[in-house]
Amino acid sequence: MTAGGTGTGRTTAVRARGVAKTFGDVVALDHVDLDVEAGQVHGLIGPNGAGKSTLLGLLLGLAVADAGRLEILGTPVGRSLVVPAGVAGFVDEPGLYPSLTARQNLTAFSLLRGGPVPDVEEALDQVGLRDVADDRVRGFSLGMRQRLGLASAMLDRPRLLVLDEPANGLDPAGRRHVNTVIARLAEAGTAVVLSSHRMDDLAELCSEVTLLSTGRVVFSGPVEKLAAETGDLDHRLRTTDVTAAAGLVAATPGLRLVPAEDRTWTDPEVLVVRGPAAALDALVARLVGAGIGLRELGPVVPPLEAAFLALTADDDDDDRDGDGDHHHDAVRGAA
Ligand SMILES: Nc1ncnc2c1ncn2[C@@H]1O[C@H](COP(=O)(O)OP(=O)(O)OP(=O)(O)O)[C@@H](O)[C@H]1O
Repeated sequence: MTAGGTGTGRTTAVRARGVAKTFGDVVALDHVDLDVEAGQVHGLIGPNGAGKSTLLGLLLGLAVADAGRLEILGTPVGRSLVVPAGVAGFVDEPGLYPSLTARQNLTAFSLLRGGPVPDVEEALDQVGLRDVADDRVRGFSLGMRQRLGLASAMLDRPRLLVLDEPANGLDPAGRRHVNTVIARLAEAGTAVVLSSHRMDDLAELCSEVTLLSTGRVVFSGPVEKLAAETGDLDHRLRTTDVTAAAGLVAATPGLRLVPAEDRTWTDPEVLVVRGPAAALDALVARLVGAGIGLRELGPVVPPLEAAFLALTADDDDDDRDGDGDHHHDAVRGAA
C-alpha cells in the first residue's frame, strides 16, 4: 500500500488541514480538519448545507480547495483536479448509463478503467442486484441506482471509498446489502468516508464521525463520544402506576419531571423524566422496591440525534457571510 504512514503503524487515507472552500459569499468549508485511517468507516454528518458534499467532492477530485492542505492516500492534492489511483465513489447520485443494463454498466466501467477485469457478477450479487442485472438502468429506482453505484465503486477494490448519502432511497433489504458491503470493504482495509442523515447507520457502520455545521467542524471523534456530548437526556417513563411513579421521581435526588407543556406529544400514562443515568438507576430501584411495574424507560430522542441537535442548534443564526462571528466551539473526541 502506498498510502501515507502515520508512524504509529496505521495508514492515513485522508489528512485534511484547514481546508476551505467558498462559493461566492457562501463559506461551504471553513478551515476543516479531517483524518481518516485505512480500514475506518468515517461518517460525515451535519444539517442540510453544512458542507458534507463539498468536502466529499474534494476527496474525489471534483473540485479543489481554496485554502488548506489535503493529502489523499499519502499524496498531497494540489490545485489540480487529480486524485491518486485507488479513490472511488460518488457525490449526489452515481453517474450511470441509463440505456445500458446493470451488468453492461459495470462491464463498461471496468473496461473504461482498464486493468484486470473485475468480478462483475460478484459485485452485482453483493449489492443484491443479480435478479435485475439485465434490466436497463433507466427504469431503476433511486435505491437501485445507489446500489449499482456502490457496485461500480467497489469493482476497483478502492483504498479510499467516498459515498454521499449511500442510504438514500434504500429499502431495508437494500440498506442491509449496502451496509454489509461497506463493512466488508473496511474490514479488508478500505478507508470509507460517507455522509448520512441516518443516525442508525452511523451508529452501525462508523467508528468515527465528523459533525459539520455551517462549514465548520463542531465535533470529530468516536461515535460513542458524540453520543455522550449531550447533557442529561429526557426519558420516557411508563409504569403501572403513573401517580406513584411521579411521586418517586420527585423524591429521587437529581431527577425532575418535565412538564407536559414542554412536550410535543401528550400521553397521560407517560412521564418525561430528566436527570443523569445514576439517578435513573436509583429511580428504577425505587420503582421495583415499591412494587410498581416498569413498562418503558428510554430516551425521548436517541442520544446521537440529541447530540446532533445540541451541537448544531445555532444553525439558524449561521455565519455564511464570512464576518468571522461563529457560534460553535469545535469539540474533539479523544480517539
Ligand atoms: N456549486 C455550488 N455553487 C454555489 N454554492 C454551492 C455549490 N455547492 C455547494 N454550495 C453551497 O455550499 C454550502 C454547502 O453545500 P453542501 O452541498 O456541501 O452541503 P451538504 O452538507 O452536503 O448538504 P445536504 O445535507 O443538503 O446535502 C451550501 O450553502 C450550498 O448551497
